[in-house]
Amino acid sequence: MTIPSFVIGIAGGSGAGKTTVARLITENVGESVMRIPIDNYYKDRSHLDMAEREQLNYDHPSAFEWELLYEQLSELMEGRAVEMPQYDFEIHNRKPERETVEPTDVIILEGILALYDEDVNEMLDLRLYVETDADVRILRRIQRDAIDRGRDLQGVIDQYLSTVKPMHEQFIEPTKKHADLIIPEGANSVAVTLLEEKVQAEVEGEETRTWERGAIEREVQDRTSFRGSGN
Ligand SMILES: Nc1ncnc2c1ncn2[C@@H]1O[C@H](COP(=O)(O)OP(=O)(O)O)[C@@H](O)[C@H]1O
Ligand SMILES: Nc1ccn([C@@H]2O[C@H](COP(=O)(O)O)[C@@H](O)[C@H]2O)c(=O)n1
Repeated sequence: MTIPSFVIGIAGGSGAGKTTVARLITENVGESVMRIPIDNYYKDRSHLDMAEREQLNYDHPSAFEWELLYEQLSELMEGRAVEMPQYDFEIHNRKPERETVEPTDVIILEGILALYDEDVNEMLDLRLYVETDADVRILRRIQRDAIDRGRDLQGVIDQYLSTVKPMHEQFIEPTKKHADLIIPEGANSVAVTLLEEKVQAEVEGEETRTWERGAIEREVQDRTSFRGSGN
């Protein structure tokens, strides 16, 4: 039975680069790490038709089923498998089937509001916030939603202005204060390398659960100031 030893939360605005950071820091550790997208915990909307679902606010905390996320995280932390919901962005609803997920050494919880819920926050050993300018994020979102997902461009713009942007300012950006480490644009290779090393060490059993909050932040500062000093 695996009891997870390290849980990382990665928050940040839509298109900030959360998934990219999660992928980069776990690339070399195989199946010992599991990524949990918070999107999987969007509420079940089967009672609504497609037109109604299209109109929902998906950036407000009330769009998520926090109790289920907390319950399933707790189960995983105790070494038990869970039946995790799966989300389908095409139909704006959960898929009918769930996926059996076994606990792994390291868990990464990733999503716009990964640092929002107090109970969930307490379960995290390391809290990251990926910070990227709004103009870059909307361009990435247009690319993904209008071009890759085939959504109507005007709809993408309307959704951004009516819910994505205001909810970001009201709920997502303020969670930055809970972060141990803020990663600018996810492109911070110093932070990514350090986090990769940390995840690798957890997986190889070199670390204990005596994680000292702020340790990575200090090391990023040390490594960055060393580079900046011109030595
Ligand atoms: N540091 C970066 N530099 C350039 N492009 C990036 C960077 N991080 C992410 N991207 C790109 O931006 C898009 C959104 O990234 P993603 O990680 O899916 O964001 P999020 O999970 O926060 O919505 C993807 O196409 C990804 O390849
Ligand atoms: N049916 C849905 C559900 C969510 N969204 C948007 O997804 C964004 C979160 O995912 P990221 O990978 O971009 O972080 C969020 O901003 C929702 O608006 C959606 O468009 N449709």
